Amino acid sequence: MPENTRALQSAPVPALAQGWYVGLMSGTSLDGVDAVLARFSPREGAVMGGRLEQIEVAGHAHVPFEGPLVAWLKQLNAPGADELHRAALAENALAQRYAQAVQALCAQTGVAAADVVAIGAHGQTVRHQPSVRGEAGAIAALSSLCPHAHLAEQAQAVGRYTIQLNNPAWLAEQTGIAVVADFRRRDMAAGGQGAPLVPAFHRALFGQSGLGVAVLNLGGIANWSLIDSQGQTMGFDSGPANTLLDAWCQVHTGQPFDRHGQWAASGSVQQALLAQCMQEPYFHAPAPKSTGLDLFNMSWLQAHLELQVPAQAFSPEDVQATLVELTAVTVAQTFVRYQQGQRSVGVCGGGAFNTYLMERIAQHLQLLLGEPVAVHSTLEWGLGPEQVEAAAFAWLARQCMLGLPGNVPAATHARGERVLGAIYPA
Ligand SMILES: Nc1ncnc2c1ncn2[C@@H]1O[C@H](COP(=O)(O)OP(=O)(O)OP(=O)(O)O)[C@@H](O)[C@H]1O
Ligand SMILES: CC(=O)N[C@H]1[C@@H]2OC[C@@H](O2)[C@@H](O)[C@@H]1O[C@H](C)C(=O)O
Repeated sequence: MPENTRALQSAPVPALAQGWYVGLMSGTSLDGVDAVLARFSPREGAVMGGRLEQIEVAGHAHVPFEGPLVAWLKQLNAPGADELHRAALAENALAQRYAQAVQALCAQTGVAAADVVAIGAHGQTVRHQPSVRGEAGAIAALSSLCPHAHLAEQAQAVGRYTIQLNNPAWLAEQTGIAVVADFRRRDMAAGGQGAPLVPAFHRALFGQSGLGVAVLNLGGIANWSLIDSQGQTMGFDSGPANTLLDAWCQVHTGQPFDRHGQWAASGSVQQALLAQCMQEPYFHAPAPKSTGLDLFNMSWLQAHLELQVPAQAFSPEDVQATLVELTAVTVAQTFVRYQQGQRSVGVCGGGAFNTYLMERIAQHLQLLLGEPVAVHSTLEWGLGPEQVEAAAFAWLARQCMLGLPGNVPAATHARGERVLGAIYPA
């Protein structure tokens, strides 16, 4: 009999509901993996579409990715030779960092691996194509794979995909803990974008009966969760956040990120460059929508810079200031377009520590709405900004183990709610 038959399904539901979970998130900033050990319990109040819950965090660990691994992952975000081999190596390397993060958490908290119900491991997104790009050309290329590629619906079914690198089997073997992985593809199979997935968790954790709230994640990409006073929830990616800020900062200062946005604050926003960047169709497309490094990368920025004459007239800090403004404007415009009276915005993700970016977002929200909006870190709601996404994947793993849905169809545009993830038993 195999050793991994510690049957999950036979575990009593209270143990699955009340037990410890690890959430692992390595996101589009490519800075490393955040790990959170947490458990969840019901809290007072009721909203539509999901239960309200509270979280108890036992610990948080961050394992940074070293330069060579970051470079390896960045290369996999763009087409290149021998991708399958390079992706397989990256999966193994990532799983090692994930195991290291889990082991650090267990050591730090004293919680034994045997007492953790499951690890929710997001993996590393290297491609995200929620719709067929290139229209006619792309559909022609799909014709050899799909007999009815001329039918838009069939071509879409074959041409849409999202890839999160991970080796969950190795992670389960190494940690002795069940792993839930591959969260996005079931939503995509049900017609959804596969992202963003955090809105259901934001509703469970931050939703308040009778009060609308909004959650803004400032990771590599920025995404909103808008929860109205009844609990009706939607969400979408507004566009780039730290991915362009980090990349530009690295090239021009040698630093991996612009601490508190001080460098950007020393520059001047270049309105012509901002207007040029704002022409990107993604910013004007309606929700539901999601994006990634496939679109927003240094080539994208370079292409816009080259359209400015003369581009070299901008100092590097002016470009950084303009990129902060681009994030602030796109975040504010999309909020104003879809908000339903929410005036409290909890910000999570590493961008919550970028003081200058936070100020610009608050300023643009006030300008567009004509009234102030409380823009604050999610720490004011009891969970540190650096812990929210990892905690979300702990919660999503628990949803999977309990057979409960993880997606919000209004956010992803899936045909309905779905249980997300695949279980690799301990
Ligand atoms: N003190 C700080 N000042 C400015 N920026 C910061 C600070 N601390 C963290 N950051 C930014 O936060 C980033 C990490 O954010 P986070 O971990 O939320 O991203 P992610 O999870 O990789 O992205 P995503 O949510 O898109 O998947 C860093 O790369 C950096 O740009
Ligand atoms: C495909 C993918 O990995 N998307 C990420 C990315 O990072 C932020 C934003 O773009 C969001 O859509 C999503 O992550 C969070 C965790 C989500 O699914 O809600």
